[in-house]
Amino acid sequence: MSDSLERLYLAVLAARDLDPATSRTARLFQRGPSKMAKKLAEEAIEVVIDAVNGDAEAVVRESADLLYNLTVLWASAGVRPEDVWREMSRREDMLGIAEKLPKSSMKLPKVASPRISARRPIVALEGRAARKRH
Ligand SMILES: N=c1c2ncn([C@@H]3O[C@H](COP(=O)(O)OP(=O)(O)OP(=O)(O)O)[C@@H](O)[C@H]3O)c2ncn1[C@@H]1O[C@H](COP(=O)(O)O)[C@@H](O)[C@H]1O
Repeated sequence: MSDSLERLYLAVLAARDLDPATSRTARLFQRGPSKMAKKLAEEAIEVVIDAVNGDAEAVVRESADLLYNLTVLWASAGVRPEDVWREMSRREDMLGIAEKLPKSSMKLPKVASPRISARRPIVALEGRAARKRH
């Protein structure tokens, strides 16, 4: 999975300076992080709705859209996939240690990337006129 996300991330970086008239990715970069965040949140909500409705095929499709929009936001925020993998490995290591300890002593120290600000504005979701057809 990490391989395909890394390929997608590189494709997003490569598309960022293309013509916004022909590239969705370039268009998102032109519109900025707020638009990207809205797109990501919309896709997340679609995944949630499809999962609650028990539509596994739609969950798969919307998850692919969600991951695409996530990589766009990572690229915009200066976050690289390996930054995320490192944090995941750190948690895995911590939990590996924690499994050997009593539950009460299991605590994950919070590590925030220095490039990510602690407080983020809350963005309003755009209304979606119609559900997408794939
Ligand atoms: N992996 C993706 C990818 N996954 C999903 N999507 C698009 O994102 C859409 C979902 O987002 P939206 O909800 O915004 O789509 P929408 O409702 O149809 O319409 P819009 O309002 O955005 O036009 C999907 O329907 C896809 O068209 C993607 N668009 C681009 N990529 C890859 O990104 C790279 C750059 O592509 P361009 O952006 O076309 O240059 C290429 O490698 C592409 O394969």
